Formats: sequence, structure tokens, C-alpha cells
Amino acid sequence: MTTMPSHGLRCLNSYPWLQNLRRPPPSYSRSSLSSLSSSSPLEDSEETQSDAATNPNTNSNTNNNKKKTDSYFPKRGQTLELVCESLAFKGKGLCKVADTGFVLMCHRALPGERFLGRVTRKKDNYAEMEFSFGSKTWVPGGLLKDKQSNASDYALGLHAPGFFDKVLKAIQDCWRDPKLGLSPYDVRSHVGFLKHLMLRTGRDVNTGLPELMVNFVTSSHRPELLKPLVEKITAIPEVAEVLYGIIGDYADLKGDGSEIVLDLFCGTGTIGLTLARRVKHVYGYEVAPQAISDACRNAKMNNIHNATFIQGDLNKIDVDFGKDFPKPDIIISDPNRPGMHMKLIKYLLKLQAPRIIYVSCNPATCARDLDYLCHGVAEKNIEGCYKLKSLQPVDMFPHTPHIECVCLLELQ
Ligand SMILES: C[S@@+](CC[C@H](N)C(=O)[O-])C[C@H]1O[C@@H](n2cnc3c(N)ncnc32)[C@H](O)[C@@H]1O
Repeated sequence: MTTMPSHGLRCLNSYPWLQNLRRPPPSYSRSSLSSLSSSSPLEDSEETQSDAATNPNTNSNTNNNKKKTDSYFPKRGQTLELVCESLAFKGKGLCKVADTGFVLMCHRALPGERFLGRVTRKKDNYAEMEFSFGSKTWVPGGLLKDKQSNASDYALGLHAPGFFDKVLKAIQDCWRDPKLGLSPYDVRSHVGFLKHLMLRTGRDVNTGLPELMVNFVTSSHRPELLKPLVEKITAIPEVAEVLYGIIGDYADLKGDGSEIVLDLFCGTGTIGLTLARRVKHVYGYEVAPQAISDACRNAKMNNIHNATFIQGDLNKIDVDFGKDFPKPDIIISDPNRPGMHMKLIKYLLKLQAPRIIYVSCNPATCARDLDYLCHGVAEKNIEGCYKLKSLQPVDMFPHTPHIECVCLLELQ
């Protein structure tokens, strides 16, 4: 976990009053996936690779008995022409060398793409590669002569250029202005302010219009320094957010301000706060003290007075948990990658709130927890009592294998 703050700009079309929310950077909101079991897709994909590598379908039987020549096994650093056949674990492209059928795993390759790649890592039976997308005129110097006529065949380019351009241009036009006092962060000296700019895209599900989320990661909490940049960006109409819209729809609030919302793993409180004006009270739980203080600050900045944020470890709840708040009508749960602890699952099954909105960045633990909530835990003699009513994946991390899912569970 890092204490590095980030400054997330949320300009929500449907919540024009809520302009100042902060959200933790991914490094502290999403811990690493540690719970892969032995039957994980990782192992499956490695088996597939090694089978395919020793039995490439282009050469099958005859080659099984024949010793592979040296040229069959790519060397580290070698550049090869590849075709991506399918996606494997973590979204890596399962690719084959065009001539020999040798299998390689490649970050960011998509099925159907033909491209040039360089071998970065070799294991016993397969290799990993990386490749850089660029304009179609990009071909490594040494290969330019040979490949020039085919260069237009290669699928290159990470995202449609131009989509982020307006935001990038607005930021580039002003961040170097000495009057603003902004400096780039230096990783060696740890001096400077601006670390990363994260741009994420989505589409309004109703209108189909593009939307952008802009996240500044900085070395210290100095929102006043970012103000001129934020003002520039908020003038761009596509900067908006869909996740909160889906959660709002799933919450299906009565609108009479009578409901209690429990926001578990609330982080900086963004989800609960988007609902707060239409409910009686929001209670947020979160383990990180700095996130709790950000949540309180977010509430204050947005003049929200019916939200209470409580610091506590949801993996260590005991019989007293729940005494600080009335029975909720709606529970939001947005755990990090390991998902919910069994103690919390048991608590939720006992509490029986009418509706749970489960937000997850890890489909594996999301599926596990939904299964527990719906079907119970047989080995612990616990019965499930929820029904999955709806599930909406949101592409919060375009061009990566990661996906955010919003799930609506209703008490049966
Ligand atoms: C995916 S983020 C949720 C972000 C949040 N919805 C927001 O808007 O900022 C998960 C959050 O769970 C918190 N967390 C992780 N483990 C926890 C635990 N055992 N108990 C309580 N909170 C925890 C993390 O610190 C992080 O803020």
C-alpha cells in the first residue's frame, strides 16, 4: 500500500454538484492477485503453450519425431513475424511464429493481428515477447528493406489516436507554464509533483457518446496546484463517468430520502457520496486511514452532511460489527482484488439487506463471492439468499485485460 495521493477528476453529467472527488491510485486500491489456485488459468495457459510449442500444428506428427533445428527456437532479442491466434490468461495474446508455428505469449496482441515482435523472455518450451505499436511506417530499421512492401499488413496502434487528444492537448498546453509551479516527478531524486496522467475511456450506454476519466497521480496532496489543469479539462464535454451511473441505476432509490446505504471498502467514499443526496444516510467502511480522511474531505467539499466514514478492517469483523449503523437498505461492496473475507460473506448473509451492489475489478473473486451470496457455502453449512439480477462489465481500463464489473444482487 502506498500513501501516494491521486487527484481524480470526476465530472459527472448526472451529478453536476459533485466535482471534487478523489479516488485512490490503483496501487493502493487494488492489491495483487494472490489467490490463484493450482487449477488457475495461468497453469492451463502454460500447458497449452508448451504443448503447442512442442507440437506446432503446422508440423505435427513428422516433427514430433524429428529434432527441431536451431532456427525453430527463437532466441532472446530476436525479432519475428507473428500472428496472434487467441487470448490467454491475463489477456496475453497466444501468438505463433509465422513460419514455424512456435508459440509465444505477447502482451497486448489481439486475435487476428499480424505484427513484428521481439523475444524478451524464454522459458523451457515457450517464449514471451513484447511489441510496440506505432504508425504503420514503424518497422525496425534492419527489417525495413525486407518488409517494406508488407508493412501495411501489420496491425499497429494501441488506441485510435485522437480520442485522448483534446485532454492531452489541454494539459500539454499549460502544465509547463512556470506561473503554475508544476514540476514533473523525478523517480531518482523523488523531487517534483506530477507523476502520472491516467486517461480512461468509456461510452455513454444510452447515447453512445465517448466519455473520458482523467486521473492525476501526484507526489503530494496539493489540489490547489491542479486547479488550473482541472478547469481546462472540465471545459471538455466528454470528461464523464459511467460506473457511477450504473451503480445509481442499480440502487434504484425511492427518492424519498428514507434509505440507508452501507458502502463497504469505501476508499475515498466516491460511490456512497454520489448517492448521499438521495438517501437518509451513508455509512462507509475502509481500512486505510488516509482514505477515510479523504472521504471525509470529499464529503465536506461537496457539502454532504449525511455520510459517516469509519476506519476498520473488514477481514477482521467480530460480533460487534454492525452496531454503528442501522440495517442498510442497500449495500455497496467494492473490495480490492482478493474479494470479500468469509467473515464478511457470513455477516451479509445474516444481515439480509434487500439489495447488494457488488463492484469488482477481479472477475475470479467476484464470481466466487457472488456464488457464496447466492448459493451459500456448502462445506460450512451456510445457505445463500441472494439472486443475481444484473451484471454490467465496465471497460475502465481500455486496452488492458482488466475489467470492472458492477453486479446487482437482490434478496430472494
Ligand atoms: C477497489 S477500492 C474501493 C474504492 C472506493 N469504492 C472508492 O470510491 O474510492 C478497495 C478499497 O478497499 C480497501 N480495503 C482493502 N482491504 C480492506 C479491508 N480488509 N478492510 C477494509 N477496507 C479494505 C482499500 O484500501 C481500498 O480503498
